Amino acid sequence: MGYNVTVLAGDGIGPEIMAVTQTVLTQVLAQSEQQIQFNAQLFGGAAIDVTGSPFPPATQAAVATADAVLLGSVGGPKWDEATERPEQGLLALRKQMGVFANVRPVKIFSAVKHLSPLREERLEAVDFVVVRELLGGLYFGEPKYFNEKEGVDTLRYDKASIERIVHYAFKLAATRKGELTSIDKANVLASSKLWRQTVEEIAPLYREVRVTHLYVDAAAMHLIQRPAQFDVIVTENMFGDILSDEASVLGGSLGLLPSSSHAQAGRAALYEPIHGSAPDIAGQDCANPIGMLLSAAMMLRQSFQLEAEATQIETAVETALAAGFLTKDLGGQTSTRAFGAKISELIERSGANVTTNIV
Ligand SMILES: NC(=O)C1=CN([C@@H]2O[C@H](COP(=O)(O)OP(=O)(O)OC[C@H]3O[C@@H](n4cnc5c(N)ncnc54)[C@H](O)[C@@H]3O)[C@@H](O)[C@H]2O)C=CC1
Ligand SMILES: CC(C)CC(=O)C(=O)O
Ligand SMILES: [Mg+2]
Repeated sequence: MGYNVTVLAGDGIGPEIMAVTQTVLTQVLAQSEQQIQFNAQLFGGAAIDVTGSPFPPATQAAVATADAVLLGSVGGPKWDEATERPEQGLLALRKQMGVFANVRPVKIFSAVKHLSPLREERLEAVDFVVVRELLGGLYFGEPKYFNEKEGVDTLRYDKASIERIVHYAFKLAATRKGELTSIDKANVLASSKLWRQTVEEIAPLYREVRVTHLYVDAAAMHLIQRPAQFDVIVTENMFGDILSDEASVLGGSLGLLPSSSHAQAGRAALYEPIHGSAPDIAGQDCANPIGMLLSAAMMLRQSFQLEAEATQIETAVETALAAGFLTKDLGGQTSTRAFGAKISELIERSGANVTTNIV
């Protein structure tokens, strides 16, 4: 038995960072005498190549019975003209799982903060979370088509979808510094007007949380100019996608950031790094596996309540960075596999220490 995790390695660097992460997960859980079962399934371009679909029925069935889903990344130039692209499979996966709340924590690792394009004093105390609505907006709206004359996307949000993500964000802010920033484009977009109005209606239910509204264009500037002043950001699907990639630059690399995506209580969650399949570096054993490793740590903590095991992975990542083990994106030469081996070595040692202390 044990924890049943559906593994979707996907495309590009996905399989490389997933391999490292599965080794580390197996090791951490073996140390604490827990069992984890990986159910690897075809997904994305890799699934198109074999079955013609990015999210084939066997993968759908495995996801439906999983305790949690761990995803690498999908997409790549090979499938850019496919009838159904790998990215469509990702949207279908999120929809099937009902994961409406994508949580993207942004923290700065002190060992690499000199790599940030920002001055170090601006990074002091940066610690915020982007809560991105994941099942609505332009990525899902119908009609959606393009032909020789026009391309059409539809930006639609119903009130219930806004309410559930806004409640999620308020609850999270109440457990943190109590600052919620809602980001929209209510000066232009109808869906944003409803968004802002809904936030205002819900705010009185959470008196301990202070709410600020920002337009998305200005927010893009404030994220760089005063990142330390954010606590929880709540925003719609596409704004959250763009702003979180922007925010990753604060810490030095897109490869560092993890995420978790949540449905209603009781349903399985999805864990994936925020980056894509990085075709430009795929197959070179140089991708940064940290976003993937930290996503796995989030899975241990949030889906399986394995706090100590999650912390073990997070601590090992910090220790490895501090010891100078840096992948290419961070200016170093450590390979993906060598970084994974270092994490395993550190976990082996920390496990031995725990045992010694108990004895
Ligand atoms: N969740 C997912 O599976 C996502 C998939 N994509 C797909 O990925 C493909 C590539 O998209 P891009 O726009 O290039 O975005 P990307 O996030 O894959 O890469 C952007 C840049 O960041 C670098 N990078 C990303 N992750 C890295 C890591 N772990 N270590 C080191 N460097 C890293 C890449 O080398 C590249 O220079 C596209 O097909 C896109 O649709 C994009 C975003 C999310
Ligand atoms: C590939 C897209 C469907 C989404 C995306 O970029 C993301 O979720 O970060
Ligand atoms: Mg993205």
